[in-house]
Amino acid sequence: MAAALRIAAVVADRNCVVAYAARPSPTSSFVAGFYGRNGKSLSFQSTLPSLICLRRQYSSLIALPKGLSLIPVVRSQTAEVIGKPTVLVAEKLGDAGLQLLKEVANVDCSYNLTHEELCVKISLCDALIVRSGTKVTREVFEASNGRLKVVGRAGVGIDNVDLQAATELGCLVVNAPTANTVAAAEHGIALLAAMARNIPQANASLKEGKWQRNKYTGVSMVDKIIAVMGFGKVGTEVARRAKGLGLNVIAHDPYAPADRARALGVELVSFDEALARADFISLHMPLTPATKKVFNDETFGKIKRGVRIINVARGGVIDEEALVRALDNGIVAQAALDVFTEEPPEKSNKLVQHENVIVTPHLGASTAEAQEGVAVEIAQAVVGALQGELAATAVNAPMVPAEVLTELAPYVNLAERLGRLAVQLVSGGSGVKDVKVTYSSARSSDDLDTRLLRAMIVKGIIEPVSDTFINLVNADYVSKQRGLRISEERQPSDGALDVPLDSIQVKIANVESKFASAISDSGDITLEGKVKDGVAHLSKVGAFSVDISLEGSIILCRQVDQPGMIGKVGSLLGEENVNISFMSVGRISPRKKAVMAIGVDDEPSKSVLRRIGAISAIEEFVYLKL
Ligand SMILES: NC(=O)c1ccc[n+]([C@@H]2O[C@H](COP(=O)([O-])OP(=O)(O)OC[C@H]3O[C@@H](n4cnc5c(N)ncnc54)[C@H](O)[C@@H]3O)[C@@H](O)[C@H]2O)c1
Ligand SMILES: O=C(O)[C@H](O)COP(=O)(O)O
Repeated sequence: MAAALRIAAVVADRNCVVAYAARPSPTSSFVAGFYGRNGKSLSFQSTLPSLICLRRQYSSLIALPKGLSLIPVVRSQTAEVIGKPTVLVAEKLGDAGLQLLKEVANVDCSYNLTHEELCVKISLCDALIVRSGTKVTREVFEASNGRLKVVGRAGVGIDNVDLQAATELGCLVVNAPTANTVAAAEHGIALLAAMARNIPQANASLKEGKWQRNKYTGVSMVDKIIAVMGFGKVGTEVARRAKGLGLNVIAHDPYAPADRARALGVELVSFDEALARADFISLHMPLTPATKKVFNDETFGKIKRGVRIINVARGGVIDEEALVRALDNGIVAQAALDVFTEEPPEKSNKLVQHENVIVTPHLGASTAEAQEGVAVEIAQAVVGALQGELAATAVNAPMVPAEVLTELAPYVNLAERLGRLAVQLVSGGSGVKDVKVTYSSARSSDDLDTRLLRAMIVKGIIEPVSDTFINLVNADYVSKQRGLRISEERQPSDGALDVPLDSIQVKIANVESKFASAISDSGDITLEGKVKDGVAHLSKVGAFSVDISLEGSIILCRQVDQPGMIGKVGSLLGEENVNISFMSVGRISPRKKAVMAIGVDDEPSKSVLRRIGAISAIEEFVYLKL
């Protein structure tokens, strides 16, 4: 196989950054990229044989600012075997993983690339492997010009990868979700002990020649209460270890199965109870819109005074300014932080410099063992994906024939929305474990592929509470990992054969509901939906028939059926300029109990929701976001 030399070069100027790459072989192609001040990228391919020609072509393509000189700075040279895929490893990866990659690919290990350099290099690569330190933005996906097939995140959190852009641009993203769990848990415990016994401060003091035995008296852990916030893979391992240290463990995770907690002797509690009871709080939830700054001034107002906080999850779950205030006024006695909103944080960052805070530079996953494990896990996933296999740890990219996708599109939407609504009806602490889906259809099983619908129900149930992006590829894997059992049933209907489905029913079994009327006769939270004129509709809540399009958000109220109710609720919403899109009342018999479903385009304020709840005929209500 012929070998070719690849040279990547970068030129910077006050007004713009120019980058280009070339293979100096007459037959190989050049790829060049231009990055303007506005962040827009432009790239082209050419078979021109020299960098000089490339520069000429480049000059004619864009108006170069006067005085701009193109002085190439060679950043890397990689021997590339033509015919093999090229994998760019942009952050340090364990040797075992590199070896696996080298068996099938050209491997370019280029660390500390600037964003612009990454955007140039990416157009020459089929796969990219990163940790949390590289931002894989839309610009990177666009700059790849369709060559990039897979991004491997050597770790769990994928908040540094623009998944939407990856999916839109047809690039698979895979992660390594299990290999660093123990390392992260061990780091959490290490920080807990180091914080409680002032080890970093005492170590620094002694190295300065001081002997301050009284100053560094610590606190004991035994018999204290630790609250594990997020009882997933890492949280569970932290709980297990904390018990070994004699701590009493409580946990808050609205979606964790109660039996897993029970088996470990861990008490699942509400968020507020965790705050009120804990002496130590250890954070292990993902960074999602729901958990962003979930620790803020209001939260610190409810917390037990003198609490000690450990964060090895993501910096963004804490409002860092609020934590500084809580430390300054003694609400929080100490904090131990491995992660920050901005990484690396400024040297002057108030938390980093705070005397009651100990810090590490995002080291949770950084053990030799975890990094070897992660490297192998991600290398196998990337190699598999390059060879066209379905990756078990894929976090995006649905792979369904286009014609099936077109036909099922409105049902896919319905399925996800039913899942999303159903999980919001579960009351905290119940734990979702069993989901039953019933498809009512006139078609035979062979003519109806429900995998995508099932995946979308799983997506609706899990995504709001996780940083995992669910699709057809990974839905079953993720459900299994979370102990979520999805059973599917077909119900023959006498509807038309050209319509794939008459209805989809989603039942969440063995849970309590925030909205008791959603519990059907079978004792499960039950929602049913249909597609009408291409639009997803909610058709049943518990035993009550309703008819409301699944757009915007929904308020469900149970009331005593009587005249004027629609008007009362409608005018309260109207007063706050909340636009009602749909309204529907389902009742079992006149003047008895009824369920009113109201679709709203805008989010009602807490006060208007309180006022709706205060209407005397309304017995219960819930606000659900789609
Ligand atoms: N510091 C590090 O180096 C390091 C290493 C590994 C993982 N992590 C981070 O730790 C976190 C947990 O990782 P994991 O592998 O255990 O993930 P996981 O998905 O197994 O667990 C996360 C848990 O959080 C729960 N959760 C979701 N929303 C919640 C909320 N609002 N309140 C309480 N719990 C909520 C989920 O139900 C789930 O059980 C992630 O953010 C991950 O990126 C950091
Ligand atoms: O999400 C993760 O896996 C951890 O935060 C580890 O990130 P890292 O690979 O950058 O250490």
